[in-house]
Amino acid sequence: MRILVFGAGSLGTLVGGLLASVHDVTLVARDRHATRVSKTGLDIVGAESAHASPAATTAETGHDADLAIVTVKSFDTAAAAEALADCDADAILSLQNGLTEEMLASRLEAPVLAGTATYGARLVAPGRVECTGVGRVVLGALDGGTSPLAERVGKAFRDANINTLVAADMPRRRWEKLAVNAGINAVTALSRVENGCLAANEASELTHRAARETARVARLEGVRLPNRVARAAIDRVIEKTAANRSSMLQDVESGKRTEVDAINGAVVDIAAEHDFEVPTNRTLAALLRAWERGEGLR
Ligand SMILES: NC(=O)C1=CN([C@@H]2O[C@H](COP(=O)(O)OP(=O)(O)OC[C@H]3O[C@@H](n4cnc5c(N)ncnc54)[C@H](OP(=O)(O)O)[C@@H]3O)[C@@H](O)[C@H]2O)C=CC1
Ligand SMILES: CC(C)(CO)C(=O)C(=O)O
Repeated sequence: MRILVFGAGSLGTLVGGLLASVHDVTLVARDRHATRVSKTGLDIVGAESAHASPAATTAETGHDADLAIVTVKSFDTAAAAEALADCDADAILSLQNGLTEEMLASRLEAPVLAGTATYGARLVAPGRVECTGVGRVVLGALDGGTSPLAERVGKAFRDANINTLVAADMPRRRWEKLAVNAGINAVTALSRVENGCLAANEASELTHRAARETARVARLEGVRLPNRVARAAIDRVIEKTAANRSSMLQDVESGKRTEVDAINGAVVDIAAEHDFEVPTNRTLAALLRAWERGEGLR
């Protein structure tokens, strides 16, 4: 399969590098990372180094692909969609956090698949990515149901030894992941603690409230996500990723813009369409945005 990875930073470089062991992969990356991969190839270290392939190349977007995978941060999704309009891709797959697929679907002609990734990836140097945790990619039709296209893409991932599940219930899974991110990311970023601290920390009540609100908004959107399922998902992730510093905490610690708009901000915006109030998500979003607009960003 000819695969283009748009926004090859940490996650895109890992996934693209793994896919390159059996597919024709092009990474769309920036600056020194792009130059390094073009000149000397890609180095995967850490948990998935055995499957590493130096075969990925870098290029601009303007050429054909069977699949374009979007791995920019959520706030770069509009720019990604604009760039991908020049790429004649048969399918688009987002592996981003936050609800970004709708924007891609509204701006691109090709069918958009929904995806979530729980692999851990960190670009440690130009041309070198570390796999910090072997997780799973889950993908499927954006509106749910079975999809021959999703099956083909899932097989392409599995052929490259990536743990992959093709799911018929992506709407619920996306909202469940959103509930987890809305609860864990914002609270850990604001209180500067590892995920595991939320099990015992008094801030954990905030985490669960943000997740409960998100589940309620999911139901208003017609997606069946019971509160107890969201709560169990949060508890499971806190336990399994206890030592993690969430992606939002890492962004705050490095003075980088966070994905708050696509996570807590999205919950607030969609709730407003239903005249529903989500005070916990509103407060978390306001505090993170205040940090971003104030002294936070470098
Ligand atoms: N890293 C991880 O372990 C996981 C990440 N995710 C999600 O995946 C998404 C990506 O995360 P992550 O990989 O960590 O983020 P990164 O910032 O490492 O990667 C995004 C990359 O996209 C590049 N980029 C942005 N715009 C363009 C453009 N127009 N052309 C070319 N390159 C571009 C960025 O370059 P520049 O830095 O120059 O802006 C950056 O290198 C997020 O939504 C995140 O939440 C999900 C699960 C795990
Ligand atoms: C699941 C979790 C919370 C793991 O840290 C995550 O997705 C993130 O940090 O963005």
